[in-house]
Amino acid sequence: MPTVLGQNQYGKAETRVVRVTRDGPVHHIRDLNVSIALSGAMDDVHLSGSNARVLPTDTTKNTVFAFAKEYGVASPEGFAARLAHHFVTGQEAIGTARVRVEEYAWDRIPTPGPAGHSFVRSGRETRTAQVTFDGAGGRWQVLSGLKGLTVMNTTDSEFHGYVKDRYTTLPETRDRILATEVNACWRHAWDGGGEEDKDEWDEAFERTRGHLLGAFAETYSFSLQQTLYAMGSRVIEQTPGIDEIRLSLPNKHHFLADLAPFGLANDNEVYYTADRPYGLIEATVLREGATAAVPVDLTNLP
Ligand SMILES: O=c1[nH]c(=O)c2[nH]c(=O)[nH]c2[nH]1
Repeated sequence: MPTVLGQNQYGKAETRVVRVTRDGPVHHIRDLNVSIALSGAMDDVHLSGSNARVLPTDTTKNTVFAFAKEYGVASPEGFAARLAHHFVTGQEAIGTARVRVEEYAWDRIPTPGPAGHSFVRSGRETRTAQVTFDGAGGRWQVLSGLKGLTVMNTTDSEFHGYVKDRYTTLPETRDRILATEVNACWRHAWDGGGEEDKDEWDEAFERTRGHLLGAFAETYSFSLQQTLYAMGSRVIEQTPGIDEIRLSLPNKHHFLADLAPFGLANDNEVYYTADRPYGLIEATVLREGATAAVPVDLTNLP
């Protein structure tokens, strides 16, 4: 049976790079996990075994380290954009480069003297960025995001009025804990403009994170779906440069512990949590008129 080569891409995945910038005794760190995926005129390597157009994945890994030294890491998005631009403009065979970055956050450890060089990994939250540069069209796509941002409201959450069939056992509640782990990915309207180093990426990230947290905390919730929409629309409404955000919110259920066997009342004070199964609430929120482009399945993003 004849076969044909379909979509293909290659590059080094998960290059871990830690960049230390020394400002006298005060050090700064950026801790990244970088994955490169290159595509273009790569038929030969698959079909004939000729490597004449193949920039080794090893080289793409080396480039990550070299760029960290030469240009520093102003932001995950800026670093990814610089790499994507480099591969597409530097290699004739490469038409498109997609660079994914995970960033792990570190806080300073307070010390009696001036805080300088001691850090502690903060939380389980991971910042994400994905930059794709299509050389033929000169088109950029910049996605920013986060995963593992765990939040909880201990009241202002109800869930009732839902469909009941013969298998429904869930009791209605007028006051429950609402907890989730925010996984989000948002798309910037950015056309490149040679601003790979644009350091506003960090500020934009913090603002968006703040909107997500603010909307979660301030929404009186009748479902996690409603909270999700409030979070997404707050980001879109407050940020002219973001037209689309996708949210994936596992419902981290908290159940009231049964204290009746001990003769104790449980007035919404003692809960147990179960990590699985969990409700998984997912949706994209768009500016009116915008076209959806953020992948529906965020689990495969960095
Ligand atoms: O916020 C919720 N949305 C649901 O769709 C749902 N389903 C469920 O069992 N609990 C909840 N909670």
